[in-house]
Amino acid sequence: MSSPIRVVVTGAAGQIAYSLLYQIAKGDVFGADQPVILHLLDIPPMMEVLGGVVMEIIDLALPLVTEIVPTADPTVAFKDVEAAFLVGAMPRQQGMERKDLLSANVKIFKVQGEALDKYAKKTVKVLVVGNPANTNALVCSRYAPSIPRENFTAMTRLDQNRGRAQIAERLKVNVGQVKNVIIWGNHSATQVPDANSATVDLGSGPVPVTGALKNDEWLKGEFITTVQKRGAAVIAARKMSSAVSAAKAAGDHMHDIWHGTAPGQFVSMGVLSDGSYGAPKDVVFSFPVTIENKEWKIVQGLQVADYHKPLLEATGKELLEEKAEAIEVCEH
Ligand SMILES: NC(=O)C1=CN([C@@H]2O[C@H](COP(=O)(O)OP(=O)(O)OC[C@H]3O[C@@H](n4cnc5c(N)ncnc54)[C@H](O)[C@@H]3O)[C@@H](O)[C@H]2O)C=CC1
Ligand SMILES: O=C([O-])CC(=O)C(=O)O
Repeated sequence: MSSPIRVVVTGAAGQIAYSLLYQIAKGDVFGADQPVILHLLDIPPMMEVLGGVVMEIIDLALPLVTEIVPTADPTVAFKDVEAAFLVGAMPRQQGMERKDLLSANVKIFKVQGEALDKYAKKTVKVLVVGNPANTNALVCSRYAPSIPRENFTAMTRLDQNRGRAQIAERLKVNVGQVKNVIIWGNHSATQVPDANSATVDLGSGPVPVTGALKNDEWLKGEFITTVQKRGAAVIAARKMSSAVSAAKAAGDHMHDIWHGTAPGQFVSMGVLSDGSYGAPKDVVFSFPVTIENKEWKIVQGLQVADYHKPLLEATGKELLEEKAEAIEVCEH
């Protein structure tokens, strides 16, 4: 057994954390032989609820959990953590776009960036889930200058999983057979789900999804809009935003940071843009990445279809607008 690592989950009394904590506690994220000390951060009015969550984690009777630290104090929550799931933030309601949460949520990520900077391990890997996730990740890293900016990533894995599931359903295959779906840009309605580099294994090795589907119109239209609007569709039905699927995606994302991507496969995540594929620089833009030794690399040389190009431009523009608004909110 390795020695335990400290892992913080913020918004620990909320609905995503409720599912995420189970995955972390049973070893799905950091490995079946990696003990964890769980730091659970929420706000003071939620401490009683958080106490109930702690009782349930104890009652799971999972041996990988060596200690639980529930707190409303960021200085305690972020102390010596090696992995951070920043989930705690207001969720959107029906009729809102995720960027409508910006003014309410972005300051949380400023404060938590400052706390990470002071108290976390410098190698900490930070996954931002709270919306608007890309811009919150950018803000968090700006206020944590002593931690490499590459250590901050934003979650578009739920969109990727949604895209894979849509394709699997369409092809009537198991979702595990579909790989390499890309999400470009912002985790918002402007995101660009792209299956042009995706593969499906129909029994004799991976082949292009485009060839297997033989339906370009669906990939150019309904596929994109279904994935873009899936979060809103769940809210319309559940009156609350996606939770178990978001938690699973957060676990998948951190799992791949920790253990790397499989040969020949890439995953999508919001990372600091270097301008690849014409994206604006210095925003957190979702790209296809491979991961090795806990470091991501943007996959280069993929074909972007002409019909995707204006969409990539629009999602980049939205991220620049969000960045300008976030700086305004944080500095005034
Ligand atoms: N990136 C993605 O794909 C997804 C992102 N989300 C976002 O994740 C966030 C959380 O969603 P839920 O868990 O459903 O919300 P929730 O409302 O159930 O839980 C949020 C928790 O965060 C806590 N919180 C608020 N401010 C905090 C602070 N400063 N420090 C620590 N905790 C704080 C709240 O008290 C609450 O317990 C929302 O912003 C939601 O929009 C949700 C689904 C997918
Ligand atoms: O739609 C929302 O507000 C929650 C979310 O980010 C998602 O489900 O993708």
